[in-house]
Amino acid sequence: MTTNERVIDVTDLRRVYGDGTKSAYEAVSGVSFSVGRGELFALLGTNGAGKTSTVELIEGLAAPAGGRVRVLGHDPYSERDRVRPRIGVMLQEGGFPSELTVDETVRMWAGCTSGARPAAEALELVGLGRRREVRVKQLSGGEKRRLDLALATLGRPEVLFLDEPTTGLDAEGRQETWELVRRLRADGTTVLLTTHYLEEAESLADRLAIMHEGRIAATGRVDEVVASQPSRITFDLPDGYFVGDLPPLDSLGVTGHEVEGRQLLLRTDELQRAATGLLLWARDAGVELRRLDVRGASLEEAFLRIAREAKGSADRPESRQKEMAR
Ligand SMILES: Nc1ncnc2c1ncn2[C@@H]1O[C@H](COP(=O)(O)OP(=O)(O)OP(=O)(O)O)[C@@H](O)[C@H]1O
Repeated sequence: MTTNERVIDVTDLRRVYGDGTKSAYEAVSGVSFSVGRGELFALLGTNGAGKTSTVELIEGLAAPAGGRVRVLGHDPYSERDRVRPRIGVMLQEGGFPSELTVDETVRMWAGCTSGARPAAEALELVGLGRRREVRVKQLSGGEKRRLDLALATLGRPEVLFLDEPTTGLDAEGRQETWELVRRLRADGTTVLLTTHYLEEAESLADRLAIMHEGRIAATGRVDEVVASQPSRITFDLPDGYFVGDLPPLDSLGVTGHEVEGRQLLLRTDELQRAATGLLLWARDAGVELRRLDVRGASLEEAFLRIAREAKGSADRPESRQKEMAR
């Protein structure tokens, strides 16, 4: 259940790496978003987009170079003691002592966690109840991720940070983890998820943001972000035909096209009109459109467009190196 309470509130956040005297690198350049209580917000992005740099600021692991972060109404860096007991963090690499058993690991962690669940309950929650006596080094990669999750949720956190929670899991393990995250969310836990899997964000997130070059390139509910993208039609141009032989593309409602070899890609915001016009033309011309693929806008398309633009801007000479000495 979500409320209007802003459990995470980030305004114009900036993070700069470097010593401040020479040229420094701005990894986060004015990021703003908020997450309501009980909401699951996913942060997506190309490699190096600044997701981890942003999340670390929200977790209070570093002070921002600019902007403001509030978690549960407090500054997570300067008021760490007030925030830390109420949040759970699942890191990418748990790094537990490998000789300890699963049960010993959880109990050791519980010793440093206020209001911890009983170890047995924490392990049941993540489906590791039967692996309690196994040494950590004997766990599979997927089981280790579940142990990470058990530790992150041990203190019944109000806010849970999940960094790539299903990396290395097989399809079944991923589904199980999603189920668990849904259950935690249903119990009112607010979740900030970073992930490379678009399907994961699509399946779990109430809202999401796609980061690119330290900024938010697109944000909103999944359906809103998808709706901002064009649909696509691809097919092979029949032998002897060229793009100019088709009906005028703007008369089909096509807003852009690309040709690669014999394959033509059309982008449109009016999928039915474009597909109908194209198929009627093919019928009248008596040709077959081989490898025809008609698909509505998707989160993947939104993400790929941003990645394409990222590649385009990387090829341009300007960079994010900022002269800090100025
Ligand atoms: N300690 C650091 N010192 C200097 N630059 C850093 C440091 N940590 C990260 N960066 C740079 O900041 C940028 C953002 O990195 P960050 O790890 O936040 O991205 P990300 O979106 O989490 O990437 P990925 O998906 O690849 O994990 C990258 O260009 C990275 O090289």
